[in-house]
Amino acid sequence: MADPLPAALGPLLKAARERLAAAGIADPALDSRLIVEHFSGTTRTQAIAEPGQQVGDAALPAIELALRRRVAGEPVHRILGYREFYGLRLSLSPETLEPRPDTETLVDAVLPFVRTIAERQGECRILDLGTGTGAIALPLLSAVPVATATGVDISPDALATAAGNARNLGLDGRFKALHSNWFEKVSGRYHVIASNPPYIPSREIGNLQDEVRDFDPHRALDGGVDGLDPYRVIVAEAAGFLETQGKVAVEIGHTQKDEVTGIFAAAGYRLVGVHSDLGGNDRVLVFER
Ligand SMILES: C[S@@+](CC[C@H](N)C(=O)[O-])C[C@H]1O[C@@H](n2cnc3c(N)ncnc32)[C@H](O)[C@@H]1O
Repeated sequence: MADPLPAALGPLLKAARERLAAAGIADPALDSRLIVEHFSGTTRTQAIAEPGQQVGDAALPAIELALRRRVAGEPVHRILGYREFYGLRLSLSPETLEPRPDTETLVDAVLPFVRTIAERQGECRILDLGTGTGAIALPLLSAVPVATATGVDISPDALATAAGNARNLGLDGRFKALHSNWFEKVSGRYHVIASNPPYIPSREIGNLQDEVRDFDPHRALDGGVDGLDPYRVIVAEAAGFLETQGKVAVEIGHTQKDEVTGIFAAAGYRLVGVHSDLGGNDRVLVFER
């Protein structure tokens, strides 16, 4: 049985950090700080300036429960219920992937093109296939005020979360959440078709890190036998929805560049951009027809 948590902010942070460190959590300092700040409504500055400040009565049991969930292996952002992505706070739900920094590479890769189209044409239409939390579409809309986006997902829960995120960010007037199996219900033409599709080969799902395998929805991960099924579907249909000189940008697994390029090349697409993630892996490919 763990010792009761102290109510003063400084000692509370220390006790929380020690609890997570003792359980072998990879980044106990960060996770304990996120948990304590979130559930006590305090800030880092307060912890430094007023370490003796007492947290509210409701905070301690909430922090205790959150620490237990973290010790049991639940990712810290699932416990908080949100994650910062490209400077935006995105709520998570059971059927959304927790957006990863790797995917910020995709936003960076298409943002200059979205800006150029918006400046030239006064609009830019974006199709985000497999939108999840809205992680690709919403930062683009936030950065480019005349852009509009349709976020497609097969999961109604994910779509409700994406729509809620758009609302919270004041972007709902330019974001449409569309329930569709890839292009099935999509209409119109888009300057950018972007996707971070599921790309893990089915047989590798069981070998993923516990935090991914046990808490990210498998529908967001499983790309079929070789992990490439969604790219085949996207490439087979994208041309019918792409504006002339539009771009298709996809996130890939770090070993998939040649295979995905081959799939697009066979359908008449040219590779016009390869973007690396922060770890130096090939992470995003951009194609034109
Ligand atoms: C890897 S997640 C990406 C989520 C989000 N775009 C991100 O980058 O964080 C893939 C998404 O594709 C969705 N998805 C899977 N199969 C789909 C299908 N057949 N049609 C539409 N969306 C699908 C999943 O529900 C999931 O939200």
